[in-house]
Formats: sequence, C-alpha cells, structure tokens
Amino acid sequence: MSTDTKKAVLVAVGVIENAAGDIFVCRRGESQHQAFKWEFPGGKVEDGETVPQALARELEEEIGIQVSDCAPFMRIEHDYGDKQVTLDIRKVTAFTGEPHGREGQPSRWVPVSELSGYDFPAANSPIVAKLQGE
Ligand SMILES: Nc1nc2c([nH]c(=O)n2[C@H]2C[C@H](O)[C@@H](COP(=O)(O)OP(=O)(O)OP(=O)(O)O)O2)c(=O)[nH]1
Ligand SMILES: [Mg+2]
Repeated sequence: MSTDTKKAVLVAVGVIENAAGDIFVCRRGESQHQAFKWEFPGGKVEDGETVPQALARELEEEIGIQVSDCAPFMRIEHDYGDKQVTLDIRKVTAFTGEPHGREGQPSRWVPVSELSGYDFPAANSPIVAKLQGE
C-alpha cells in the first residue's frame, strides 16, 4: 500500500508529572509494535471515543490511575513504514491513584533532564524536546 493511502492510527498518549516534576514512563512489551522502547503510557482511540476518553481508559488499564482532567500538549504524525501513527499527546493535569505497570511492564518516574537517555520510539523526539524546553 502506498504512503498516500495508508491510514494513520490515532493514539492517545499521556504525559504524567509528579510533585517533583518527574515524568512517568513505561517499557513496551516484546510482542508490541516498537517492542522494548520506552513510552509515555497510552493506546489506540477506539471508534466512538474522544481522545480524553481513550486516554482515561488506557491509563486505567495500563497503569491503574483514574484521570479526571487533561490538557492538549502536542500532536505528532509519524510514519514508521510498517505503521503510520498520529499521537495526540495530553498532559494529565488531575488524576487519582499511584501509577504502576499494571500489565507487568517495567515503569518508573524519570527526571525530565534524564529523558534523553531513554530509548523512545522515533516519533517521541519532539515530546522530549518540548518537555526539556519547558
Ligand atoms: N502509548 C504510546 N504509543 C506510542 C508512543 N510513541 C509511539 O510512537 N507510539 C506508537 C506505538 C504504537 O504503534 C502506537 C500505540 O499503540 P499501543 O500499542 O500503545 O496501543 P494499545 O495500547 O491500544 O495496544 P495494543 O492493545 O494494540 O497492544 O503508537 C508513546 O510514547 N506512547
Ligand atoms: Mg498502549
């Protein structure tokens, strides 16, 4: 299929910050696209869902938190060749619960200055740059 006709997958992605200003990241599993890369938690927006709804559902499923508010952060379109994605990244501004790798995935809080040392998917570079420029 040519690049023109490929359909991008819309993904809701959450940037979660704690009181110290650290950011929560998880490592992707071996059977997933972009296996073993670190990521900001999130997942595909399903039919009939808004991005905030998808974000709340995914973050409950993946890291066990309840998101009550989020704000647009940035939007990135990226073509991996095998898959085209549109990342709708939201800053999670209010949540309850303590983030943890609920599906057994490695996860941790990382100081913003150390994010560049993590192996993220190629699409994520502008997210890290924006966080470090804030
Ligand atoms: N969650 C997340 N996905 C990202 C990031 N960067 C990036 O390129 N992606 C890509 C990888 C995947 O192709 C897609 C996200 O899909 P996903 O695998 O998380 O979707 P999902 O949670 O619904 O998972 P699944 O049930 O299909 O395993 O977006 C990121 O920081 N976070
Ligand atoms: Mg996911």
